[in-house]
Order: sequence, then C-alpha cells, then structure tokens
Amino acid sequence: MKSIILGTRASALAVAQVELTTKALAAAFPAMQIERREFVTRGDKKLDLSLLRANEAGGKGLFTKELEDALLNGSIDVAVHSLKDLPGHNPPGLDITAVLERAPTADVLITKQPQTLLDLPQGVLLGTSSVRRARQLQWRRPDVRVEEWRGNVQTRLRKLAERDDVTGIILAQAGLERLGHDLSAGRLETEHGKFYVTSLAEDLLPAIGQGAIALQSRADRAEVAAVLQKIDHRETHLAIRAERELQRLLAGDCALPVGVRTKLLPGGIAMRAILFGPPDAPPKQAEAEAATPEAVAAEVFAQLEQH
Ligand SMILES: NCc1[nH]cc(CCC(=O)O)c1CC(=O)O
Repeated sequence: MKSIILGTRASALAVAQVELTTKALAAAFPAMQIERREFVTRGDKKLDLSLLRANEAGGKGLFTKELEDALLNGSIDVAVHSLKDLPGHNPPGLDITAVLERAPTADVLITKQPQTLLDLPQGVLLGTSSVRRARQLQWRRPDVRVEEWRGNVQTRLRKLAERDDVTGIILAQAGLERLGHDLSAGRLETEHGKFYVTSLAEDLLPAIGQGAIALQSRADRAEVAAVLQKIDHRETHLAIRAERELQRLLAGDCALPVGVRTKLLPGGIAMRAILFGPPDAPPKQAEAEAATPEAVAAEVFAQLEQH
C-alpha cells in the first residue's frame, strides 16, 4: 500500500494513540503516506451529560461505533481504539488485526494529599466511572463512598480540583502516561492543580484490554492486514487474546464488573480474575496457568462458574 488512512476519536488520549500507531507504521514502511481522520462518537457527545448513568449510556461501543462504520463503508483503512473500550465481540466483517505494545496496565489513585488506598480517612468520597473500579474499591474499603464520574481524563482532573468534598479519583496509568505525564515520582502536575499518584497494581485488577491499543481493520482487506501484521506486538496480542476470550465466555460486553491480569510465562500464560455479582455478595476469584490464551481463559471461566 502506498497510503493508509487511520481513523480515530479526537480526544487528547485518542490522538496520542494514533500518533504511536503512525510512528510504528512509519518505522516499518518509511515510504508510506499515513493520513488521519478524526471522528466524534456518540460517547464524546454524551460526555457532558453528567446525569447520565453508565448503563443508560449504553456501555461499551459508545466510543467505537462511528469508527467501525467508517471501516465498513471504506472511508478509513484502520481504526485505532483503546482496546478496553471495544465491545466483547467484533462486529461481523471486522478484526482486531494487530495491537501495539501494551503500556502498564495498573489503575492509579489520584489524590490531593499523599495517601494510599488503605490509609484514606474513613468514609471519604472518590470519583470513578467504572463499576469494576467501584466494586473492587468498596470490597477493600467498604466505608469509602463512590460517585459516578464520566468525562475524559482532563475533565475528571478539573472536577477533582474543583470539588472540595471529593478526595480522589481512579484512572488508568496508561492513559495518563500517554498524555505525557511522568508519574514516576508519585506526582501529577496539571493545569488544574498538583496531585499525588499511588499505584493500585496490588489492590485492583485492571479491565480487560487495559493499556492496549487495538488496530482494527476489515476482514476482507488482506493488504491492510498484511501491513498491520508487520507492527503487531506478539506478546501483547497473546495476552489480549486470553482476556478477550474470557470476555467472550462471560458474554460481558457491557459494564461487567470483572478485573483481569494476564502474564506471559516461558511456556504459556497465567491469568487472575475477579468477578462481582449481586451488591453484597463476595466476589468470585480465579487463577490459572495454561499453554494457550484460549485454554487459560477457559480454565479461569470454569473456576468463576464453579463458586
Ligand atoms: N474508559 C476511558 C478510557 N479508555 C482508555 C483509557 C486509558 C488507556 C487504557 O486503559 O488503555 C481510559 C481512561 C481511564 O480509564 O482512565
């Protein structure tokens, strides 16, 4: 291919992700002309309606449908997505053809004072838009109150700065780092203020696909697939195959409160998962190792079903 058109949302994070994709393509195909088209998704339009509840907002797919439609009608060749935001099943005719190297998968706690999850004062209020995060937080700290916050990363940081009654928010480390923030000193300086950052890697299991960038293309476009396969990151792809398989088995393309961590081993793959059910029931947990991504997902699914 002499030229390729990438489709993306217009948010700062989406643009950072399309730039990483452009870099990878330019390194592998120095002569290729790489173009970009930006889309406003239904999710972007609804971001400001803070009264909207997550389930009413339609869950996953809100941020991806316009890009998938553009792939199907041929106006773009590749859609660049946060894998985490993709629905559990590929729409007919589309594949996740490649993934870029995964960023750190952890969630981080952003607070106004230096505090870890366990030493937050009793009964504080935190903001998060994710049921997965809320349920894991409240399982560890039942006294903590959680308010549902929508909006992109910058909007949430601004709200945190403005609201004296809110102690902190939970965000993905990957998103903040892709926006150019260096979190290594445990600090986050933004135009809205200075915050403290604590990794929740030991406290919360990440979302399926967290930190990974999916490059989606049409199943019937072999020349696009051949280009994308050149920049596919093999280890990341194995991990997300396992996580997506678990998602498929759970039939959870909505806001299912499931956390997952996968780790590649020399001869296989390991997975841990946590799944929340009815409000006061304890979560189900599973841990397994297997030779293939599909096998480890099947074993973890079987354990989650058993309890
Ligand atoms: N739901 C929004 C979203 N989609 C992807 C990321 C960050 C990057 C990633 O997790 O891959 C974020 C922000 C966040 O969860 O803090």
